[in-house]
Amino acid sequence: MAVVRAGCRSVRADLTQNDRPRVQAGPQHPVHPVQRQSLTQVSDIAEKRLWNMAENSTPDILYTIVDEAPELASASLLPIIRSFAAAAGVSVGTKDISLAGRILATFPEALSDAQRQSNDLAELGQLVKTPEANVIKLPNISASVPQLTAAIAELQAQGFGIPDYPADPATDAEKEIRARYDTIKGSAVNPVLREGNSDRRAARAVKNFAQNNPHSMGKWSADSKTKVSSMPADDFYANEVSATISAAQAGTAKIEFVGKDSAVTVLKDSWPLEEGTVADATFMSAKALSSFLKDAIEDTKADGTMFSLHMKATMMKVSDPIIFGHAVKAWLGPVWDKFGAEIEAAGGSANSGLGAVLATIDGLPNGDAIKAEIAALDRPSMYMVDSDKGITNLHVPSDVIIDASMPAVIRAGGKGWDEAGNKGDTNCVIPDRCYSTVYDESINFFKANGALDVTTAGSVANVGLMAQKAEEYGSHPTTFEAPADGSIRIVLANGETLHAHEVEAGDIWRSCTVKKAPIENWIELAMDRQRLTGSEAIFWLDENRAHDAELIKYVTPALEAAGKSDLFQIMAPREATAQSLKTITAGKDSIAITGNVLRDYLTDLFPILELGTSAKMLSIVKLMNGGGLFETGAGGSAPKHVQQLVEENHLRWDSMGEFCALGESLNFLADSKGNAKAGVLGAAAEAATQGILDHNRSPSRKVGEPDNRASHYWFARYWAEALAAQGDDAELAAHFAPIAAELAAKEEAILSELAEVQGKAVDLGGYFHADPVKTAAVMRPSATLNGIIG
Ligand SMILES: NC(=O)C1=CN([C@@H]2O[C@H](COP(=O)(O)OP(=O)(O)OC[C@H]3O[C@@H](n4cnc5c(N)ncnc54)[C@H](OP(=O)(O)O)[C@@H]3O)[C@@H](O)[C@H]2O)C=CC1
Ligand SMILES: O=C(O)CCC(=O)C(=O)O
Ligand SMILES: [Mg+2]
Repeated sequence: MAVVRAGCRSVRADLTQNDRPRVQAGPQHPVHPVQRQSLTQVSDIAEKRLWNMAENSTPDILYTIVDEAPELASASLLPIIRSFAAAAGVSVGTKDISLAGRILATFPEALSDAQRQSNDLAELGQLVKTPEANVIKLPNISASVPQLTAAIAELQAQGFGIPDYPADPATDAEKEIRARYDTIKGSAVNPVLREGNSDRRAARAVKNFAQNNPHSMGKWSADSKTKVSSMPADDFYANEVSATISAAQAGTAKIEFVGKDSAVTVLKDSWPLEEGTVADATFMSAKALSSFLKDAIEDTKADGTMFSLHMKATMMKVSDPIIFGHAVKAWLGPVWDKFGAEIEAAGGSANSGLGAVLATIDGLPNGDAIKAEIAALDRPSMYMVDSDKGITNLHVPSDVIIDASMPAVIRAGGKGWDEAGNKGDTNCVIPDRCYSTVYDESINFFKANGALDVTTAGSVANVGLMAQKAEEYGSHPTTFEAPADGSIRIVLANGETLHAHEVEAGDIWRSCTVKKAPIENWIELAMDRQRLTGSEAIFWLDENRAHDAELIKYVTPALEAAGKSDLFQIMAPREATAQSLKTITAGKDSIAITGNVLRDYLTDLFPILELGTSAKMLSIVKLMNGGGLFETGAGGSAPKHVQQLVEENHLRWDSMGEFCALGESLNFLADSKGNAKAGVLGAAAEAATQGILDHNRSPSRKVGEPDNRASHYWFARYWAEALAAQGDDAELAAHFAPIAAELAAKEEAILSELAEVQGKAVDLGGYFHADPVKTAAVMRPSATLNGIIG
């Protein structure tokens, strides 16, 4: 087996070198019996060991149970991981943070004893605050309302007596149910687990692979009509104010709405604001938004392009569904003016998308007449999610998510697909200007310079500020739709008004905060990354934006104190985009040091351009209290992949993110707990990852070709071979030598067993809450491989 080369390994050195976590006796976390156990089907011995450990202590590594494609992949990969880890005495437990799991954990009183589920997210949320944490976190669904209601309906049909989602809660009981569901909605997992800042980048081996095996890129032409459209004024960018809380101002604040009659309504009480916290407030005018959207539709028509809206209605769960709803209303224009009230009275909500609105119209007595009026509207082409099925950009708020959707358009040379399935230029509507300039500048750059040359391009890594719910714009429980004309203000513990805005009914007002310790930690992390790489390093901060100006007040003195001012630049997002694209075009690397939103956007944008996907990213969260959270890739849960598996039993999900995270997690275990065997497993996992790249064993997209399951076979084989070949631990070498030999000897049988199941539809017994036995049967179809893994 090849020696470990510069793969994911370099990361471990980076992670541990600067801030090696201290070994401490942390609090013990009782672990509940491993749920959905049959999903993972560990061997009897390994299972017994796990259960024993579960009773006594936290497993060495916790692997998350999630949703959609990554969860399907886990049904195949996790048994391999557990079996290999058990041989080294390393326990791998699970925690269920899936959408279905979180719903069930939230309504115990509605369930039988057998149905009840522990609140694993809450437990993990505590664990990540301790030095003990070693968590492999796969992407989970951040549910929009249509996804949440679909998951509820599926669970109810499976016999779980959970309540309906009250769309319009009237009674106290309904309000209470709605409040509980709202804690599950949107980005409810990541902010809880991300008790550290983010370090996302492509491992050297992954980058080399991409350069040597370039993915397809669409062609850009200078006369492309693709563009970004944003509001000219009265958006969040225009109205932002920000301040850093002083000692005299610290304490429990509140947010109030003051009506025109001076009546005060408390929107948020008991809101702790610590000294040093950067606290913003801003709003987007609903009137300005509506008129902008109307103009954007007309402008698209005049350009002869297709209309596309790019939002983050999942993560920005309060603000962005409202903005999305305005776009649906603007699209329906006079039809909404005429029938909107009737549609809403029948339960249809524009915020849930055109799909929900059309379904409501179907049930109205005058439904056909309304649909005829919609069909008669003079509208430009619409960017489609699925033109075969008639699913438009505005159908479901979670179908088009900006971090993945804009890079897809840019990678395709500025193209989208219209209703007839034709490729064409598109007007990318991103109402707020805080970050839309990144995409606008990227488009300008590629129009002027042509598509990125993947074979020579350098890389943009990211150091992202996200710890302790930093900059969760529009997601915080501090975002409100103004109930009437009046003002919204933040009142501090000392009675002072920190910020106040005059608003009109329907305006979207938001506050976000960033605490001092995470900011300081983020600057340190940036200095570490710059020191370790020597790369260009840019703080993407706009001195003309109130929030960024407050952050710059932290950054500048910290760099000066460290004597490093000359190694870093501070640039507004537009200028930083142009500079970074210039740098990577010249084959050099850049580090983007950004806030939370740009962390999210850039760690899809650059990887999708450079590597073809963000699934292969290293995604490390160095937890502020010493633990490690290893995210698997930088992308999401790929709903389209589930659809393909169900229709033709082919899973194109690439587990490269899981492979990299596993190596990191094992190496972290070795370093933090002095567990030498874990170190041997980790080094071998890195060799296996390298093997997958060297031999091109990643899944194919097409049915009939090797898929996710075959890549797991190869991963197991390379891992076993590396363990058998190493000389650091004779016991492990002796254990894995026969396993490696058997995996090699039975290659043909295993690969044909994995191949022959493809091409037919499969039944998983559910989507959000699939049947674990059925899922395991689908995802582990090789009896020969299963026999070897045990
Ligand atoms: N960390 C987290 O928990 C995250 C969760 N999410 C959640 O994921 C869901 C889907 O989000 P969406 O914005 O559609 O983005 P996704 O990243 O899930 O999907 C966009 C596309 O990226 C490609 N892709 C992503 N991951 C992989 C992979 N491992 N292997 C191969 N291809 C991959 C697929 O392309 P193709 O179809 O061409 O194969 C996919 O359709 C949402 O519910 C969202 O909230 C999103 C981001 C992060
Ligand atoms: O938390 C979410 O909803 C999405 C997170 C995400 O897209 C990311 O971390 O890249
Ligand atoms: Mg993202």
